[in-house]
Amino acid sequence: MIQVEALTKRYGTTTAVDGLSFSALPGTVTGFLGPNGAGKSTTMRLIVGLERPTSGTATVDGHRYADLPAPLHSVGVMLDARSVHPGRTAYRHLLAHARTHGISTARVREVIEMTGLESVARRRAGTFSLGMGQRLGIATALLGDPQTLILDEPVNGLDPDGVLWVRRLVRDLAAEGRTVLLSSHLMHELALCADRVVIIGKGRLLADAPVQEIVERSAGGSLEEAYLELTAGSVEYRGRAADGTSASGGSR
Ligand SMILES: Nc1ncnc2c1ncn2[C@@H]1O[C@H](COP(=O)(O)OP(=O)(O)OP(=O)(O)O)[C@@H](O)[C@H]1O
Repeated sequence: MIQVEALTKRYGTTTAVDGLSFSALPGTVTGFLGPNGAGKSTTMRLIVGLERPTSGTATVDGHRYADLPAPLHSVGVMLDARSVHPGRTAYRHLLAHARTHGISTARVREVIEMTGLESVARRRAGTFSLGMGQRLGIATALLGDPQTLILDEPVNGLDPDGVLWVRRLVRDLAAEGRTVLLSSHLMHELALCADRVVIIGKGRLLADAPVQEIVERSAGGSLEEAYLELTAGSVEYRGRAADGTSASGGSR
């Protein structure tokens, strides 16, 4: 279980995360949503100890990430699929992670197969398409067979087959009793794969409820409509339509 309690992160005068509390439960896919700059990535970075909170706490199964005895076995993380060394092959990248955590070569082969990377495993990661990089990021997250998975925009760049594969994968992981927290801007996809959603805006909690409940509460009857209603006051970067009207956030 992931527990975020009164979490706040300030960068100078910017408050990226503002007194945020929510939980992601085992056996559940929790979708993490919010407009650009809402604080999703910062929250995920705080959960896995890449940032120190200004105040509040974030724990996984009751421990701060830094205190987990074998983090890769407890929490699988994909925050930035591009963070792979471009000169390393996918296989070598996974092997390097495996070696530092006492994970077998057989498991490396297993995650390569699970993520459909067999045919490109010996290619340098720098030559990978966005979607292949995402698959490698997910393979790295799965390496330690973790109880908890934290995936920042896992379907970003994937083709329709890949999107379907991620949907099935996260559903299967949750069905095995694991905790899955994933962020995405793709509402249709989240409506299909998430059990609950946590919606934030300007670092604050806007909603935390089962998908069905959020949809039923909305006038529009879809997760996208519910999301647009809930975040209308929290969108910082709003485009403009060709006719000069606002292109998003309830004024469509
Ligand atoms: N290292 C940093 N230094 C200063 N400001 C930061 C830093 N990291 C994030 N921020 C700011 O914190 C806020 C939240 O950013 P964050 O990346 O967490 O949002 P997000 O919800 O993940 O956005 P997106 O959907 O665009 O990925 C933004 O205003 C961002 O500019």
